[in-house]
Amino acid sequence: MSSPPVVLSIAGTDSGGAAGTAADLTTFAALGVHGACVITAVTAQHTLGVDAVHAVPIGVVEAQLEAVLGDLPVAAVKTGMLGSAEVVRQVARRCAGIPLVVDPVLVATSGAVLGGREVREAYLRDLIPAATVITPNVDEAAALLDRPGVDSRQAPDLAKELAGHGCAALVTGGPQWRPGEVIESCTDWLATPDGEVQCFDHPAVRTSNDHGTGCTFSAALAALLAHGHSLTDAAESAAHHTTTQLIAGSAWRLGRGRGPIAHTTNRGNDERP
Ligand SMILES: Nc1ncnc2c1ncn2[C@@H]1O[C@H](COP(=O)(O)OP(=O)(O)OP(=O)(O)O)[C@@H](O)[C@H]1O
Ligand SMILES: Cc1ncc(COP(=O)(O)O)c(N)n1
Repeated sequence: MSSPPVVLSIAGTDSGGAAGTAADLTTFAALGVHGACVITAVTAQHTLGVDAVHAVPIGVVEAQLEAVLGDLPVAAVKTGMLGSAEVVRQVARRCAGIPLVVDPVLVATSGAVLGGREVREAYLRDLIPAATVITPNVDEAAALLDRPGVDSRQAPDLAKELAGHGCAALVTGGPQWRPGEVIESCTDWLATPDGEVQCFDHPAVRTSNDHGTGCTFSAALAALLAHGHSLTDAAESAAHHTTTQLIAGSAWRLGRGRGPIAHTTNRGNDERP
């Protein structure tokens, strides 16, 4: 039996089990790759927000990177919450040359800030040029490019401008539900450094259990790239995987806030093994 591809998640933990390494490793397992992980931060987090963040010391992040990259045949890397400009630069140095999916985690679904101005600048200067693809939502793309006040209509332009910094940019279009509003579909925009722009449309899932959606999407993208899919195919299949998981968890009642996306199973409470 052949060995699975290895994908490395470099991310923070979420004690509520929705986002960060919880989403990454379970998504890797669901998509048939072996997941390794480097922890950058420990968060005390639940469905209502982030209560505390403890950054892992830079030397310990380095030791984890060395342990994984010195031994395992890593086929792709996915980064989530990196937390400091120093870690962003360290990851850029250590992961250059490996297919690299960068989810620039700057703000949590709950609104908590997980990366400030110095982190944004380090992404743009150091990590984006080393990445294969970056997967911001519209707000994260606007923050990276310092374009306050833009909205989803500018998503293709934001993707194009980010791609000008040296890697493909996939600006995701998770819906912003307002009371009474009907949103039929979500659109993700993929721009490549050669100037090409593609769009991917899929039906919108009406759910408030969406904590961890962006992590799940970018982890799926990395797993599919590690399996050898082209970027276009991986973008389409990662969105399909994500909407399937959103549907699977849409009726769950876990926590008092934005509940977790389902990670690996569509088995509900009434379908226990
Ligand atoms: N309610 C939804 N229905 C269908 N697809 C969705 C929904 N929410 C997000 N998606 C899809 O999930 C993927 C991730 O997008 P999203 O824009 O939510 O990322 P994100 O904002 O970075 O997520 P997060 O806030 O969890 O980090 C994209 O393919 C997007 O279109
Ligand atoms: C450790 C960690 N990593 C990433 C996110 C972003 O995910 P979301 O936007 O769904 O809150 C998070 N909340 N926590």
